[in-house]
Amino acid sequence: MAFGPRRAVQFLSAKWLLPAFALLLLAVPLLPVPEFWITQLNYIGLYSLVALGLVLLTGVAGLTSFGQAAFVGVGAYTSAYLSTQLAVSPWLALFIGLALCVVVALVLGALTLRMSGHYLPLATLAWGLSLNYTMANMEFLGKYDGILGVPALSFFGLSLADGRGMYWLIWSIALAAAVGVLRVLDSRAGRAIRALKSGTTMAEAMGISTFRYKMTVFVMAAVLAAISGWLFAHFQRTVNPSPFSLGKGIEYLFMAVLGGVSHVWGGFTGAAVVKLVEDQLQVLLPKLIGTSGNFETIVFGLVLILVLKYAPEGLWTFLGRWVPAFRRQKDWHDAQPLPARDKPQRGELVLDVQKVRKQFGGLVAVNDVSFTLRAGDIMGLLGPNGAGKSTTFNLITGVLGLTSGQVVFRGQNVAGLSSREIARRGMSRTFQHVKMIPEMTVLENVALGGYLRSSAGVTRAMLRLDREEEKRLFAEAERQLARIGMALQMNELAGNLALGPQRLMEIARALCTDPALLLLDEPAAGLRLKEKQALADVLRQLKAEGLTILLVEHDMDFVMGLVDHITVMEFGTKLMSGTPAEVQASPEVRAAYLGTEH
Ligand SMILES: Nc1ncnc2c1ncn2[C@@H]1O[C@H](COP(=O)(O)OP(=O)(O)OP(=O)(O)O)[C@@H](O)[C@H]1O
Repeated sequence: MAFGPRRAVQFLSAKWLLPAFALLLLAVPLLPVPEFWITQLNYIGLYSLVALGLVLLTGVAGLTSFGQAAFVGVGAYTSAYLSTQLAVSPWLALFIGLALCVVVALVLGALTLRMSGHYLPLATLAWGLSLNYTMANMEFLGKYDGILGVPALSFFGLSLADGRGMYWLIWSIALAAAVGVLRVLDSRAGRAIRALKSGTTMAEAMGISTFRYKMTVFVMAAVLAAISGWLFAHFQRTVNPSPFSLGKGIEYLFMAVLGGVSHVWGGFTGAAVVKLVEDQLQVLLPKLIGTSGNFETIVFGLVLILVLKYAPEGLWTFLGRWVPAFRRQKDWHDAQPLPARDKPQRGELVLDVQKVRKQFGGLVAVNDVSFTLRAGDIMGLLGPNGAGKSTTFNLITGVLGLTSGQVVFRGQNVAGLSSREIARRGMSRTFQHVKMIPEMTVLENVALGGYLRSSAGVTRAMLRLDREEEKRLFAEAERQLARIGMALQMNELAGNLALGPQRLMEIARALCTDPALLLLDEPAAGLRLKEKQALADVLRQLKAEGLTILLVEHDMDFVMGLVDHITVMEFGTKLMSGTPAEVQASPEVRAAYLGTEH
């Protein structure tokens, strides 16, 4: 292959590409680049910071916000007001602006982040509008005229009054922010954040407080926007409400989506494309049409439709092909094991389900069902479709609240506790419909199970003080994958696996929590015969290692050769409990299953 530009990029390993890119970018003002282009690049840097926040919030965590421009305004107005009216140093004003922005984000987040579906984006429209309206109507903020004469920044006596000075500051901050976000995404906290997009059930079952992480990304995105606002105020030297309007908030989201909302560099790409094309269109379109107006908005609307249709991952899809794929180095050979919990002794009562009941309105889905499970045993919860097995399972694991009854786990009543609290006590589960993060590797998905056995947060990740713990997590994830015979697939993307291996991966993730009780919800559903056999072998081996397992299944054949005890349910009630042989011999069970006469 010829040594073309693509080859040159591939030649730089992933490790060196970013420093090389950063150096190149920071060297631009040293070149004879016209001031116009420096200004353009400054705006791209400012917009990239906001778009980066949206990548984290919308692309990674799945929380759509139209209101980011308002946070840009909070950062801009705070510094503009404090530095012009109260002669506060712009650097001190930056921290005051950020503190204010964090408080506003915490209040708005507390009010809106529990909303689901389209309510959250609607709420962001509402607060985006009201914050902008507040800025535009405050006498002391200059109403619609805004604040003039905002001082230029200086850095250790060096004036940043010109475009080139601001360029270095803006791009140093933008690149540092990108590195920070990349580091967070490749960490324990990042995996928790990435889990938010596919709903809260799986993440909570791994012990992750999904609300806390929603709040974390919301505050991070708001802070990035506020930093952009602070830079904007001291770059433009004036602020007024229009750049912080709802329209601009929508434009920021547009940039992120156009560039690639799931990729850090997608945010930068979108900011660059929108800024550059917008300027060209503002000159070109009035000439073509013969009248002036915001026609570029129409063009952008059409472009967005085309991009969403042909490259739903955004323009980064095309650029990203040039960048060498990230490959995790296996550097955890000498990692210390993660902390382990005390396990129940064989034969000890692990689970005592006492008369659990669940009513959905008039329907009694689970009707006073009781059973027990001892350490080292496998129990199968069996029954035809609609018998109430999954509901019972969800009552035990805290996904659903009980109408009445008790669930005693290792001597403690866990009824009424959240699934996160129950996970902390040592119950771990898989799901009837596999819940995973398809764009993460198998190893990373399994490492999510080690969440409660580790502690590093966002700050430690940004400063890379979490690397030892990451090694311990990956060592444990690999160990659990090896335990179920999947170590060779650890670097594959989870979404590329067939259903059988995906179900096994979920078991490895549950094992990574170091459970005292493993609960499997229809693990054989949808599997082919060979995959079922492989799964049965894994479960037998886990039992031989002393693990206690509760299994929900409606596949009789799969369960019979595997379990020690069976509880059969029908129409929400317990039909019988017994050994596989007793259950097989029962005419009631056969009737329930095969529809034969009693
Ligand atoms: N959230 C809910 N709201 C109302 N009814 C529900 C809800 N969840 C389950 N049900 C009803 O409760 C009954 C038991 O359902 P459940 O899913 O527990 O059965 P199952 O034995 O697990 O069946 P399957 O093997 O098909 O999953 C069904 O009649 C179902 O329609």
